[in-house]
Amino acid sequence: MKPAYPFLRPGMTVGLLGGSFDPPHQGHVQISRAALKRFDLDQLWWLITPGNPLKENPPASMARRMQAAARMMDHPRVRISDIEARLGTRYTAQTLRHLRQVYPHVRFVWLMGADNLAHFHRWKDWRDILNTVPVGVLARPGERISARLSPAARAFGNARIPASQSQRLARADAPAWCFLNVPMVNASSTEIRNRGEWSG
Ligand SMILES: Nc1ncnc2c1ncn2[C@@H]1O[C@H](COP(=O)(O)OP(=O)(O)OP(=O)(O)O)[C@@H](O)[C@H]1O
Ligand SMILES: O=C(O)c1ccc[n+]([C@@H]2O[C@H](COP(=O)([O-])O)[C@@H](O)[C@H]2O)c1
Repeated sequence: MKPAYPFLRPGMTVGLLGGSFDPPHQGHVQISRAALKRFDLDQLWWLITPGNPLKENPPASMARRMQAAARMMDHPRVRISDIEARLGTRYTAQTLRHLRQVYPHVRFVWLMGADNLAHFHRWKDWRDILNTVPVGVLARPGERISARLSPAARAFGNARIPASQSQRLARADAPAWCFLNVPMVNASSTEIRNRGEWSG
């Protein structure tokens, strides 16, 4: 499988929401809409991971998750991407290195829910990620406090941009991160799988 690189104008701001999307749900839709608006993004990509390196159980097939994502998120500025499977990258730091090489003049922003900030210090090269691209964090039910007190949030406390200035995140030099208290949606893939509404 070869990577297909969509055209991106130099200077564009592009949010990257990496995820298992196993399955995609309204929480993903809600944070994507909020991120587009509050971080002033030209585009947002859902990066469907071939498999989260920290999760033991393999997700449903790429094809199934890609199709479900395309059905769930139909928005002119959101692209559903399988580029990590095409590149053979699982680690975010590796994916970002690649994308920045291919698109040296695009302003990428890594996006994630608050639960991922809480565990961010377990990711490979997590300091490099924060030192390389701005990071936008979206509130998630039950995770706001643990995220704010997390090792990554503390280590990079000085690089935090207040939510009132979220519009400047994408054009800020790394390290820079911003925590947005968006209206929260209490949806999770685990819960949907446990209800038996999605089987791999
Ligand atoms: N309801 C939600 N509110 C805020 N962020 C969310 C929400 N659901 C998912 N996210 C974020 O979206 C990204 C992709 O999430 P993912 O596909 O793992 O969904 P999930 O519901 O967390 O799945 P699982 O329950 O299998 O861990 C992650 O950064 C995650 O933090
Ligand atoms: O690079 C890592 O070490 C790393 C560790 C855990 C998760 N990630 C990425 O974080 C994103 C969110 O994963 P998930 O399963 O919580 O949706 C997804 O793009 C994963 O590839 C990346």
